[in-house]
Amino acid sequence: MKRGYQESSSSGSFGPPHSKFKYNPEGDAQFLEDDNTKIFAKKVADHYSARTNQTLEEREASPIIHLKKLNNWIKSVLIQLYAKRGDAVLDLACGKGGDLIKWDKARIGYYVGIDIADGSLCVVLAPSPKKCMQEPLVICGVVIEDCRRRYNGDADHHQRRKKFSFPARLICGDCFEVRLDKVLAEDAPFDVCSCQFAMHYSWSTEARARRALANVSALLRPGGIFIGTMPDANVIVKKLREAEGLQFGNSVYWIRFDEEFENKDAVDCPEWIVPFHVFKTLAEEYGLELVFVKNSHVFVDEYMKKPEFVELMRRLGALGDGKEDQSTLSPDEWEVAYLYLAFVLRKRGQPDQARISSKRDKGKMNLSKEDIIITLTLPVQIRIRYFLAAYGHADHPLGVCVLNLGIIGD
Ligand SMILES: C[S@@+](CC[C@H](N)C(=O)[O-])C[C@H]1O[C@@H](n2cnc3c(N)ncnc32)[C@H](O)[C@@H]1O
Repeated sequence: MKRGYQESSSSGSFGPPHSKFKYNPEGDAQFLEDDNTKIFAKKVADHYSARTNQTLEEREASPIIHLKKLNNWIKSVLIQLYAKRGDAVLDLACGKGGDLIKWDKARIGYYVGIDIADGSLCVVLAPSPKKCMQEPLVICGVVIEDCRRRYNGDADHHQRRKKFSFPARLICGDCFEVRLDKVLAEDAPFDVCSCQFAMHYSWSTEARARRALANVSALLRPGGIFIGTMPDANVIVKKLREAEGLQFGNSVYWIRFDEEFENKDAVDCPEWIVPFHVFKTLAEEYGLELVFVKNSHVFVDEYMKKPEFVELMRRLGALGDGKEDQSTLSPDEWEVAYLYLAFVLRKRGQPDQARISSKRDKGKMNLSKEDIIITLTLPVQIRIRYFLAAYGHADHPLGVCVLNLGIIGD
C-alpha cells in the first residue's frame, strides 16, 4: 500500500509498505517474509529525513493543519490519561520531538527518544570496499538532530522555549530491529512506552513485529502502559472494497495498493497494513494486554465528552478556538482522521512499589551531538568495519568511525 498527503513541503508521494499479509483459507492473516525489509526501513528513514522544516506560517498554511492539530490532541489525551508525574518514558519513533511539550506538561521524570532518521549522521556505507564508490548506501537525515535541538530549547522553526524539566537521552536506530533491552538495560524499566503514528513500520516481517513488541515488553515495568496510534486496517480495507480501482483518496490524501491486490474479492488477499486482531494476539504473547483500541472518530467522540479535553481541543485549535477563529477540520481532513486508530496496552503483572522507577543518571538536561547514541544493526556494523578496513581505520571504535565517515558522507 502506498499513501501520501498532499502538502507543498512534502517530498511528494511516498509509500513505505506497511505489513504484507496473506489470508489463509481459515481467514487468519499470515506474514509474508520480505527480503526488501532493510530497504524499506531505509526508505522510511530517508523519507522522514528529507522532509524540510516548516516555519510557523508555512505550518499554519498547510491544507492539513487542522488534522495535524487533531492528531496532536489525540496524542495529548493519551499522554494525559496515562503518564504520571515522575514517570520514565520511552518514545519509539519519536520523530523531531513533537511530543516533548506534551510529556513536559505531564511532568514526567525521564525521557528516552529513539528514531531511525538521524541528522547528525551522514554515513556512506558500501556493500564491499570495492563497491563503495559505485553503490554507496547513505544514511542521513534531520529527524533526531531536530529533536535534540528542540529538547535543548535551541531556536528552531517554531520558537525558542524554556528548557524542559526532565533529563533525556536520544538514540538513533531502528527500534524494530535492534535489541533495545540491551541498549537501554541501565535505563529500564519504563513506566510508559509510546509509539505514535509509527508502529505499522514494524510490520514488514514477523521478525520485526516481534522485535518491536519484545522491546516494549522487556523495557516496560509490570503494569506499565504502551500507548500508540497507527492506521486502522479495518477502515482502509473497507475503503479499498468500496473503491473502483486500487486507489482512493480525496483532496488531502491518497492510498494506492500495488497490483498484487488486484483481486480484491479473493480470500487470498495480501495487505500492507496491520490487522489489529493479529497485533493484539501477538502483543499478548509478549505479556501486553489490550486496554482499549478506538478508531480516531470514536476517540474524538468519547473524549470530547470530558470538559478538560474540550478545553484542550480549543487550545490546540483543531476545531477553531470557539471564538473568532471558526476554522475547523475540512470534511476531507476528517476522512483522513478516520483512517487511524489509537490503542493502549498494559504490561501484565503488578507494579513493584518498592522498586525505583528507573536510573535516570544516563539522561542529561542539555544534549550535545556526541550524546546521541547510535545503534546499528549487525549487518550495518559489519559493513562499516569492512569499509574502514579498506581505508586503514579498522581499529577505531565504531562511534569514532561513524563520525569520521560523516565527513565522507558530506
Ligand atoms: C509519522 S512520524 C511520527 C513521529 C512522532 N512519533 C510523532 O508522532 O510526531 C514516523 C516516525 O517514525 C520513524 N520511524 C520509522 N521507522 C522507524 C524505525 N524502524 N525505527 C525508529 N524510527 C522509525 C520515522 O523516522 C519518523 O520519524
